[in-house]
Amino acid sequence: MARQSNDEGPQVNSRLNGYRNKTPRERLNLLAGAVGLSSEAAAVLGEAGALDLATANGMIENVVGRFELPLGIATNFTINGRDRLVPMAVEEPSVVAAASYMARIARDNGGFETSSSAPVMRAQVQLLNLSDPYGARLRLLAAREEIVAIANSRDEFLVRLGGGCRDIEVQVFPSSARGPMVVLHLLVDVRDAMGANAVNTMAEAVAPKLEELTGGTVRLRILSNLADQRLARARVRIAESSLRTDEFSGRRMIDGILDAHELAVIDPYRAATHNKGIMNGVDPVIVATGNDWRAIEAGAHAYAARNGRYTSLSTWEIDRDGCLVGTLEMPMAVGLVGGATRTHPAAQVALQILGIQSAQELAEITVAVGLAQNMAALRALASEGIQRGHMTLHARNIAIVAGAVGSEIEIVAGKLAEAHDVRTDRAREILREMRREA
Ligand SMILES: CC(C)(COP(=O)([O-])OP(=O)([O-])OC[C@H]1O[C@@H](n2cnc3c(N)ncnc32)[C@H](O)[C@@H]1OP(=O)([O-])[O-])[C@@H](O)C(=O)NCCC(=O)NCCSC(=O)C[C@@](C)(O)CC(=O)[O-]
Ligand SMILES: NC(=O)C1=CN([C@@H]2O[C@H](COP(=O)(O)OP(=O)(O)OC[C@H]3O[C@@H](n4cnc5c(N)ncnc54)[C@H](OP(=O)(O)O)[C@@H]3O)[C@@H](O)[C@H]2O)C=CC1
Repeated sequence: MARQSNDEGPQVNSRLNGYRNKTPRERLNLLAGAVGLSSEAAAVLGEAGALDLATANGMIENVVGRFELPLGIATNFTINGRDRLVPMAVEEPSVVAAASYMARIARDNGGFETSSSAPVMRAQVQLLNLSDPYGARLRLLAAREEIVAIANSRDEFLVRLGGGCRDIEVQVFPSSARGPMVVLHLLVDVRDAMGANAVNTMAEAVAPKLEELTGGTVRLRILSNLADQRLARARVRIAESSLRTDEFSGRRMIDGILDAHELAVIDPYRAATHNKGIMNGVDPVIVATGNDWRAIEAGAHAYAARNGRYTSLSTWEIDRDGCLVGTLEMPMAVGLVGGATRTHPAAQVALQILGIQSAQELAEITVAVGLAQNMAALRALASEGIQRGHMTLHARNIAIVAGAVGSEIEIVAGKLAEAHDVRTDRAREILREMRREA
């Protein structure tokens, strides 16, 4: 069932004034108060660290340690009339700031509107050695109910939750390099799971029946990451006046954004970067919630090329009132119940911060953040360029690389940004001078 989320839940004010100027500990305390985190949950994100070695050792193979990333909170988001604070795990400076900034502009314009399709994943079963592939297709379609029943018999729990295999599709590739091929798709509502394991189990379960029905040989039985039946959508509408700066009129800013978007529509070289900007917002939410970012990336880029040419995932247009309207629709195979989402303690806390009840809600919030991030990059590119805002924040990284520690980091970064000269050799010089003078 498609949905538009506006679920009831504890109300949060995502407009945290001056949040950027606090220390990490102060930010954590404010966050815990705002979303009602217990002291145990807050401690998971604090100094103690989230993942103990035993849990890590149970997650993947040949574990020797943990690899940590910064977790930031994007502020200002209003989605379907409800405020959200958004956890983002990411190594790149300016991403959290950019999302928060565009969410601030969006909230003054009513925020983001989102919706999503039902959480339907697709599994593929490949059949080879077929003399009559089109005949095989019709025999499979005629046995639809039996195939769906076999699939559902393997996951009665999912069926009880309201999910399960809904339908089949059959594709024919009459003359592949390996001979005629038939591929049967199982369309499975996976509810709050990402769903890989449920659909893979079903695909393996139906395979003997498919061989019996067609006389062919089954090879692959695996989900497709092109989750084009599991789409999440976000829309934002921004008044011209909200985009005005001291240097650029709102109309000039909108024109610049539309020009930038058009290049992403017509040119795959630009589309790749444009979509990377979208994934700057999407991936950090996916990582913070313990979801599979390779699956999300694969789905996003395959969807961007679904019409045979790689293009922009988002659209930007101007409506009859002169407002900028941005939309983003993309596959979003995320779960709340499986994979690392359940095993990683920080992922559990991230879900609490988001205050969500379903995988569809998570999908919608993630797409809203992707759209915000896209808008931030286009807004910067359409006006002053990306380097001023991004490099100012990247300056702290450069200061660390140059050897700054503690309070030196902010001082060196400040001097680099002030001089618009964010280079490691300059940072080393500044550091040397500072230490000589101290
Ligand atoms: C970076 C900004 C936001 C600065 O923009 P600014 O104008 O200097 O920001 P500001 O100081 O006026 O602050 C405005 C708001 O931004 C947020 N903000 C601002 N600074 C901070 C901070 N330090 N910490 C936390 N939040 C911050 C914060 O919400 C703040 O409002 P407040 O809540 O304070 O009233 C802006 O220049 C921007 O959005 N730039 C785009 C950055 C971006 O896209 N980064 C991604 C990396 S580049 C890339 O990988 C992709 C790309 C660009 O190639 C994609 C593409 O080509 O399409
Ligand atoms: N190509 C790809 O993208 C692939 C990805 N993966 C990996 O698969 C993992 C995700 O798979 P996933 O199947 O989601 O994870 P899990 O199998 O870990 O968890 C999903 C299971 O949770 C149970 N469950 C409990 N409550 C619910 C609910 N409300 N809705 C739905 N299911 C519920 C069901 O189990 P039950 O019915 O058994 O009780 C369901 O099958 C990720 O780690 C991913 O990296 C794996 C293979 C390929």
